Amino acid sequence: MGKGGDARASKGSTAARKISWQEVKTHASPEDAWIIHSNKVYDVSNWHEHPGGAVIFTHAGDDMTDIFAAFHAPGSQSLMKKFYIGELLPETTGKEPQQIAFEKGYRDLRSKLIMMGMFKSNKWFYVYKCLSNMAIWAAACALVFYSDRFWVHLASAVMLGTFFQQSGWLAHDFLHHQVFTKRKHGDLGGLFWGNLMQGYSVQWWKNKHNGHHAVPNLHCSSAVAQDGDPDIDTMPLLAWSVQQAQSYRELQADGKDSGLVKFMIRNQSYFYFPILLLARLSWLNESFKCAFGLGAASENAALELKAKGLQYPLLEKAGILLHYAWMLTVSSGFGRFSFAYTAFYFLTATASCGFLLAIVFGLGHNGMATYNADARPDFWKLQVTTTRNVTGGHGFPQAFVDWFCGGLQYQVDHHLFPSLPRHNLAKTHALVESFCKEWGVQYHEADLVDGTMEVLHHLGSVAGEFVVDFVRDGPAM
Ligand code: HEM
Repeated sequence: MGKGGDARASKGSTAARKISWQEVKTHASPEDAWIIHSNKVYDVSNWHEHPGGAVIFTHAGDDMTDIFAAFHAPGSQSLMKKFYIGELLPETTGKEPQQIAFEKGYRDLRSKLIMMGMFKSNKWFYVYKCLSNMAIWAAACALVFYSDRFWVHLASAVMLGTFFQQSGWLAHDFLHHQVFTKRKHGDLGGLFWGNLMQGYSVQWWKNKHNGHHAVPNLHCSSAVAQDGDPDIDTMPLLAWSVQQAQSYRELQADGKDSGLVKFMIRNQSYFYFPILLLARLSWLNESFKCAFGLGAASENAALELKAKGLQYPLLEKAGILLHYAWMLTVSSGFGRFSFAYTAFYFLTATASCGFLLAIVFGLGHNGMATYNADARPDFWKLQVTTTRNVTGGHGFPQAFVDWFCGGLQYQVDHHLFPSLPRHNLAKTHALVESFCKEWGVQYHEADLVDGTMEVLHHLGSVAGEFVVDFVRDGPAM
């Protein structure tokens, strides 16, 4: 629990303590965490019981006003009182009047969207999305059940991979609380589409995904810190910046890159697609470990699990076990297939899903700006400049892109307003884009092909810089 208790004890007896921005910045670790909301300072040191988990510490020593608004249900603010320790001296932030007006502008835009009813979901939209996705599942199962042809089974496995991808977007909607205002209902939707249908763990996903939302494309403040974007933490397989490769090197006992790291990163643009095919295997593994207490994907997640345990221990485990039960029933052709054929079907569905999900994740952020912790811009610029929207083009109609990307074609708008239902993102997009234009913030979009080429070029250019970096250290492979 934070040291806010001391301030609470003195409440009413003394005037509020005045705190400078510089002082807040010195309290920037989970053990010593001060955060600012609307010019008030809160001490949340060691508050591992935070219902949203360890993500709170990504804003230790910083202003959380906008990320708080993005994540929380109305009413959560009342819990902040007990952590209150004083008032920020606004003049110590060094913000120009232009920056203050900009921040007010995007907060007003949020209020405008609330007034327009943009945060209200259309339940029929989600009924349609859920039923149409279950129809893909039923069709994939029926193809295996009624046919003995290899090509039909192959088509079924790819359909199942597509079903997993679409289930991913639905779990994402429910767990960002786009569908229901009641948090528990959203979580139950997430457990259905995440654990039961996809074999993922809600808690694993929340820890990783909310962390990503809080600080997209932000490097950790040091090689050992856990306060950066977990989605760009892909070493030793892929480096999204040279700094990331350098941090990984610092963590090695001999302080050097291994032959494997040199080989992988030098050739990373060629490995990108094969790695996407394997992505789902890694997510299944991390989810299983998280749900069954066999380990965590990061130290940060481990600490969170130790402090809070699983939020839904039984449902998480039951969901994953039932997932493997139905998935193996289908993969084995309802008991007709050999072991090798079963493995082939399972791996084809798994690889298709990995590819279809991860290609959209890559489009969302990879190759966009990355920031060092000490140069983190304000909430709006961080979210917009690290993110790419996806449009129709190169023969892919917008309607296909809308379905394929499951709302994440409006990744920029989604990052600014994660709990805004996906069916309202198109309208929001127009307002966000014109706000960015008005304030000179770069807003980027590309189609599926151009965006993927941008990702590959970026990987290639980081590989080039990395080679220059490691030749100083020894001969290249
Ligand atoms: C003193 C500061 C904070 C307090 C008192 C607080 C309180 C809460 C409460 C009561 C909830 C559960 C209800 C809800 O979902 O709205 C919650 C959830 C959450 N919080 Fe916080 N929070 C604080 C700061 C933060 C910060 C700085 C972040 C992000 C950087 C954050 C991220 C989250 C997330 C992602 C959830 C939702 C988790 C889920 O959907 O299950 N919180 N917080």
